[in-house]
Amino acid sequence: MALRNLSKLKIHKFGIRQFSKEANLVSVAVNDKTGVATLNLQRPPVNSLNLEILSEISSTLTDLEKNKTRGLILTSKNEGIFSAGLDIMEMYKPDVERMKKFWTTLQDTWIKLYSCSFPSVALINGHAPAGGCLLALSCEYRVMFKNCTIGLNETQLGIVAPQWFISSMRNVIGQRQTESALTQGRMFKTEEALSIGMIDEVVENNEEGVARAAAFLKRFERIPPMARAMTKKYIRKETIENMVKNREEDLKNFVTYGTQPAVQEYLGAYLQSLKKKSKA
Ligand SMILES: CCCCC/C=C\C/C=C\C/C=C/C(=O)SCCNC(=O)CCNC(=O)[C@H](O)C(C)(C)COP(=O)(O)OP(=O)(O)OC[C@H]1O[C@@H](n2cnc3c(N)ncnc32)[C@H](O)[C@@H]1OP(=O)(O)O
Repeated sequence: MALRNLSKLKIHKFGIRQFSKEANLVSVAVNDKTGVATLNLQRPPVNSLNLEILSEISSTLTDLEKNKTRGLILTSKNEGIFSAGLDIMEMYKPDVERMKKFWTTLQDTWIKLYSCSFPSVALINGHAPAGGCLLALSCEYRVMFKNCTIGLNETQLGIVAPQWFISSMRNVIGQRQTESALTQGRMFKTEEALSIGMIDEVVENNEEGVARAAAFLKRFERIPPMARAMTKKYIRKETIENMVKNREEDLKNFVTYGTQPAVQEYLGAYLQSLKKKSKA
């Protein structure tokens, strides 16, 4: 595995363009033999998704696409937490201009991840609430550690998961399960998530997780990449087009809804409860 600076390295090996990247809030390592890139989220303490980490994920996905990566494993450097979801500080008492940039960058990141041409696996090595769950659902396959939780818990915070969050879940577990899960803001334990098909495999540790993720990606070794990518594109087309068509309205909704006093109150109370918990 190479972990180097993308701007410094672009070589051809085994007929695959190899590259790797090191940045602040994410790091990328590319396996020289397989061409598979591992993208690590590394924003302590809980990989909450603020504007800066989203920008890095987004630009990394652009680089991976350009460099014709053969597959992606999306995971966390912080074992125990895959991602705590959107950084609530981006939504609580926000600066509206930054809030807009934040949401636009989240939209870009989702579009790139959801529509990437290469196969993608989330190695969910910790809890994955809300935005963390969204990232995992956007991948094609999910491998998860035992004793973790995953779900779109927005309603518990007094906020509403946007349509494209909902579609991302519906496309994995179906309408009925999604309605039930989202109206309750339900977080699923690993075994529960497996039983409803939200995740595909359960693993004991990182080594096993990497092996299972690699095994999934290996399934495509003999499938012509173009045929694979076009098929994925057709299957995901409607979901992506709906989001792209409505992204301006989605941004407007986020700002209008997110800045309402009642929503701010919910977010403030939720933040307090998180802080109290971490001090207890
Ligand atoms: C029709 C209208 C449509 C418009 C749409 C409008 C609004 C919707 C918009 C967006 C959807 C929202 C998506 C989201 O992702 S919201 C975020 C949801 N995330 C959560 O609920 C997770 C909260 N966190 C946890 O449950 C736990 O922290 C954890 C991830 C399980 C980890 O637990 P652990 O015990 O390991 O850590 P701590 O709880 O002690 O946390 C450490 C530290 O981090 C702070 N923190 C945790 N999560 C977040 C977060 N998401 N954002 C910001 N900060 C977070 C926590 O407060 C602690 O801070 P401290 O200062 O006390 O150290």
